[in-house]
Amino acid sequence: MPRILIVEDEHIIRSAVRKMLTHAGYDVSDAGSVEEAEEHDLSSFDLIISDLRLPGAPGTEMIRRAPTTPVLIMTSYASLRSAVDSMKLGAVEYIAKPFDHNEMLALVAAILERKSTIAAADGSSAVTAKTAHQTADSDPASIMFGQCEPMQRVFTLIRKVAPTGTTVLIQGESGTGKELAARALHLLSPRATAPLISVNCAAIPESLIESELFGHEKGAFTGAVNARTGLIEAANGGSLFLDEIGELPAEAQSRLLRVLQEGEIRKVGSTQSIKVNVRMLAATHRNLKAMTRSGEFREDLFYRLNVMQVRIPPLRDRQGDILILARRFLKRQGAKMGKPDLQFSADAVRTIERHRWPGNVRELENAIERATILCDSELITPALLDLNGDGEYIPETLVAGNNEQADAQGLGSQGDLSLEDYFQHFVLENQDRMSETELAQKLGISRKSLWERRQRLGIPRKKTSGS
Ligand SMILES: Nc1ncnc2c1ncn2[C@@H]1O[C@H](COP(=O)(O)OP(=O)(O)OP(=O)(O)O)[C@@H](O)[C@H]1O
Repeated sequence: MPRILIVEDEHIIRSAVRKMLTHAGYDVSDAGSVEEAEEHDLSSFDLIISDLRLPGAPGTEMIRRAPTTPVLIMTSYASLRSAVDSMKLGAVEYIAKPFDHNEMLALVAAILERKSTIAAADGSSAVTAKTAHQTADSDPASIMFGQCEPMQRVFTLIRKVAPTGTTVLIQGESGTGKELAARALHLLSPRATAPLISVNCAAIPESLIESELFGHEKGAFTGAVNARTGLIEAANGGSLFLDEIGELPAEAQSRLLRVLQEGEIRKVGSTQSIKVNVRMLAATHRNLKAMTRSGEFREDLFYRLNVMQVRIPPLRDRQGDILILARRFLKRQGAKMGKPDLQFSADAVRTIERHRWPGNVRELENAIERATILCDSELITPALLDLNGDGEYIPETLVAGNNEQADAQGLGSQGDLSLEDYFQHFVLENQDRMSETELAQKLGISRKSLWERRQRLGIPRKKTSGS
């Protein structure tokens, strides 16, 4: 059973993370500070998860004190930059608070998997934080699953493009695996040992995007008490993944264009430029080309980004893969929750194959996690999958090898509209004509919480890709 140490001074967060990880089957210890952590034999842990800001020494100190154990740094949004610096010090990953449970569990599983792959390759059980960063397995299939023809084509393209250093635009509906593809492109490139900095342009408040990306000088704006390094500079030597690039405001688009054209950045409030060597990876679920026509996205920037394009197909077009993925997720969730013998009923299999999966792989993962939690027997039924949300199904004729009339029993009916249903309906109905900012304004929430809710509910950002 993998051993994990949590270093966090806030009691509530510490016990929540502890509970979540224990529940997922890990052997968990905790400490309130670096000093307290040292009372444990640090080399006996497979992973250390540490808050950045702690009383006494900062969380990054754990990297030095436990050189053979990967360290995952937790940080509040405001200290994202320090997280980036901690990556440079050798932290394997960082996660911004607030994070949701799935995000944390997925990250922990990925780090531990990476650690054991490298240990196996090294023939040793020890791994340094730095080498854990170099997941360089030469196959995208080790990072994301895909056996069907369309995914095999994506993998072939990734294998060809990854080593080149070319700018890549990753397109695909929400939840199709764009971020995983970016990871594969980075890890299969010569930059694999340098940081991959991921920035979600939709989750950062609009007013902060520029200073986040480009950094700022002291006094550049109210509140800029000290000069700060931007995320692009922090990714120097490595790759920068700009997720939801379509949400980048106009000003930031112009600055980004300059980075791509001239390989240099200028901090907000500065007159001087600094040279940077960063590989750009960008992703969007929106039709950027159409956005250039409506003036929402700069055409020159679009062409700079669109040097190579990787299109991740929606899950409904990966018929051969859906059930295998579903079974993999069920096995993983079942193992985490101490229910290793779970299986899908025949009806559940048909439901999974017929569902349109508008939220793609994320929706599938979420549905299976939910069903695993709720299941009291060993059989997952359609009712537990609860896939009635959008009421759309793949026509029977398109479901491979299925000639029977599917049994829709247990799919549930449209009940009363809950707040979450309202949120989902509103977003689905309006997202084609509204930007994320407008949607958030209409719903009376921030862009960040709009983004968080989309993740939590596993809902797509667009009904059709439109591209
Ligand atoms: N091919 C795959 N194999 C295994 N897991 C996958 C695959 N594709 C996606 N996932 C999982 O599905 C979830 C969503 O993937 P990811 O975040 O990469 O999608 P995305 O397209 O970047 O989503 P968004 O547009 O919302 O940012 C993640 O938990 C990821 O691990």
